[in-house]
Amino acid sequence: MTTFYHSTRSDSETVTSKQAILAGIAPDGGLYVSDDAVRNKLDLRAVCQEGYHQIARRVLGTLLPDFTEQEVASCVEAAYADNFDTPAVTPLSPLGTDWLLELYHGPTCAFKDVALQMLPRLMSVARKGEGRNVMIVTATSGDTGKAALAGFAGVPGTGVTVFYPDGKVSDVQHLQMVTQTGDNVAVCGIKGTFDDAQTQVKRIFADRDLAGRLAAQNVMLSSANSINVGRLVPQVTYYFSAYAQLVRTGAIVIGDEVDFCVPTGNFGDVLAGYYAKLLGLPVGKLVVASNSNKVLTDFLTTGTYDRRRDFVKTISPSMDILVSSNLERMLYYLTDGDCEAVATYMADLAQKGCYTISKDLLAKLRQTFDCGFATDDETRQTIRDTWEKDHVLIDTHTAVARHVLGRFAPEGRRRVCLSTASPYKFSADVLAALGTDVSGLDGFACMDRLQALTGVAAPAQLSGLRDAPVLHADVCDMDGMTAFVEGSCNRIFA
Ligand SMILES: N[C@@H](CCOP(=O)(O)O)C(=O)O
Repeated sequence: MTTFYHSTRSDSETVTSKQAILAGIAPDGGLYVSDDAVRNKLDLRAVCQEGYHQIARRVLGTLLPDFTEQEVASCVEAAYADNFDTPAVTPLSPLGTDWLLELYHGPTCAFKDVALQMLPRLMSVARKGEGRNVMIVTATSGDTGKAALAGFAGVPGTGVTVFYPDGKVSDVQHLQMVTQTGDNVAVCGIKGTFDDAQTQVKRIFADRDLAGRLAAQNVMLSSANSINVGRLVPQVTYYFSAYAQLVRTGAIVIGDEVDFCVPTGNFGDVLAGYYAKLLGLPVGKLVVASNSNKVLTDFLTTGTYDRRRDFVKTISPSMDILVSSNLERMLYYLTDGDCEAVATYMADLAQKGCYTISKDLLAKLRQTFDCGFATDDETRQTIRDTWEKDHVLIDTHTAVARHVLGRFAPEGRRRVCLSTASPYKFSADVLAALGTDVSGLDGFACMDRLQALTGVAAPAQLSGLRDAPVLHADVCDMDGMTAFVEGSCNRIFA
């Protein structure tokens, strides 16, 4: 049976999951969702006996059912081969009375690798028979950009253009992107925030004139952000894998509910947890952890989503986001598929900067979601406490989650904190949190000191950046982004 996807804002036009992945975003600006795929339940008993590859095959086979079993299997084998430094892909380790889900074992040391080692493979399968080249246009607040570049570099028939907010990502994140090699890659800083970049990228997808000009060159656009369903679905796997690992360690028995605390800005990672719950994973609470850009905490507390506030530059830059794109998908499920309501919320957000859901909907949302935020000082304190008490070195985003989780009583359930990046991506802030004066130290000096202080090895792909030449120096303002994309298409697909 073919399962169809449609826009969150209208269900009048349906596409297959392959078409949804190729398009990235629906033509009306909505995000692709499926009604029937998420009604399936995975066989939890079987999952709990399986390794990562097998679980990934189940999840992808269920949510992307127009991919054949063979297509899914070959994508999984290639995506999770020796490019992750552990066969577990996303291992689970104890942290005090809770658990840490280590999502940073891929080539760019962030959780984005789990999906962005997969998406290029899914895209290549979806492209068969398509004929056109695909330019992947991506906005990043720090981690997605490098993971997209690493995933798509050298993939035939594709190019990748990444926009990052200049001066608002960590030194290591910046270097990871601007040193990227490959003939099909383009990287550009923008004068603005991640939200500016994401908004303009969405406008680029909606630009019919541009689409026409690119079509004449045999090029179409797609996305590597979590607005693309092909980015979201692979992330569902690690929730099931975490659960299976808890069962195997004897921490839970099959059927016990588990809470997950997720540091998130764009709401994609935590939405993947919600998908896991829909597919039958016994999830207690999904705790949404924010930094001082606490637009999600406020929404989940009051029912009003209000982006009209000052942007705060924090030490957890990947979460410096005020417009959480994937919340749109959650609104769709929350309203039992009321596309008109979702379209109205999104129109209000675009035009007025805010929208409010009813008390009943908020209460329904709170049955699954809890929330909280951490200031930079609280984040630093958590990094320090976690190192001193548990001897575990965590990055600034993981620390936000751990701080938030620490505010809740366990309620008898096991709790998993998602650890989304290597601490070495944020060496200066992590080192400072441990009490070292970092003034006058560059990023690599901080990396060396952090390694000497803790004995935790820096990943070679990060320490090796010190010798890598800078290959991308472009910076533009929002108005220059369309021309940059077009120029990249001309260069890459000439
Ligand atoms: N936190 C992200 C921002 C983009 O979000 P995504 O969910 O679309 O990947 C980043 O680090 O770039």
